Amino acid sequence: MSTPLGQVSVRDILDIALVAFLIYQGYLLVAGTRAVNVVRGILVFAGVWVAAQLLNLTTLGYLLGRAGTVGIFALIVLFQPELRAALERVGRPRGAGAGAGGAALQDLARAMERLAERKTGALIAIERRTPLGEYAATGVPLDALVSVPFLEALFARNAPLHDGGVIVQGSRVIAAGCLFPLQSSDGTYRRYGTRHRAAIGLSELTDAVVLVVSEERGSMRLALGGRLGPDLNGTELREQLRALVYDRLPDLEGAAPTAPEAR
Ligand SMILES: Nc1ncnc2c1ncn2[C@@H]1O[C@H](COP(=O)(O)OP(=O)(O)OP(=O)(O)O)[C@@H](O)[C@H]1O
Repeated sequence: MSTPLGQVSVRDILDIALVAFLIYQGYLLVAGTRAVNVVRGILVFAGVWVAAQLLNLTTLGYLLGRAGTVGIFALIVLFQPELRAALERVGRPRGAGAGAGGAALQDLARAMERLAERKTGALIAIERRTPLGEYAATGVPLDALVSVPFLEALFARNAPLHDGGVIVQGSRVIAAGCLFPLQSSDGTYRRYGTRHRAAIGLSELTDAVVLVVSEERGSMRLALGGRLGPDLNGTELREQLRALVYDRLPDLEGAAPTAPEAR
């Protein structure tokens, strides 16, 4: 094919498409993690280095080149947990999270229903594409199958780990007692308590699906993409979990819950 830039072959188009795909996948891996700011910093650094090369600023170019070499090793050490999580994610077969998904979905939904019936507050984040390792690190690491009695025991009022959020990866609970980032108090959610704002806050920074049971109202709600959905009954909760987590990893916008509702 002839273009203003010369001949472009199917191979070139495939090459560009693959690079674009890899960049997009890289973006999805770091989106919502603390690595985003580092990536921005690296881009600025690379921009200054390119400018130094173009303007023939030898000393600056030399110094930035050296700092870049050392920086790569420093970043590997600094972001070792995130890199490991990202590589695990790449190597995990698609839909592996949904593996024993049917059982996990039913147990999660049933546990939410039982907690809501008893007005026991609960906060559960379900990991999707964005690794939640940095939030899991704020709590107590666990590795247990999702089950109704286990989730009930975790959130029981006097249980040692009832404070904070639980993180679920596929069909496993990977941490409890975790601290989630609070939603920055804009007008819409100012009237909500910290449990709900932690759910919205985490869903704002990551693509996690975050479930909340209100201790005060005994309601079940779901936060996604920085928005808190309306009260859900058991059937609606199962449908949302199936669509958002256990059947596929959908496009966030298409799956965002409906507009926030009054408390
Ligand atoms: N940053 C946070 N990360 C995780 N959990 C949190 C965080 N902040 C508060 N929580 C949890 O929320 C509980 C307090 O909930 P609070 O009553 O303030 O919120 P709420 O949104 O009004 O919920 P509820 O309707 O259940 O009362 C804490 O005991 C703790 O378990």
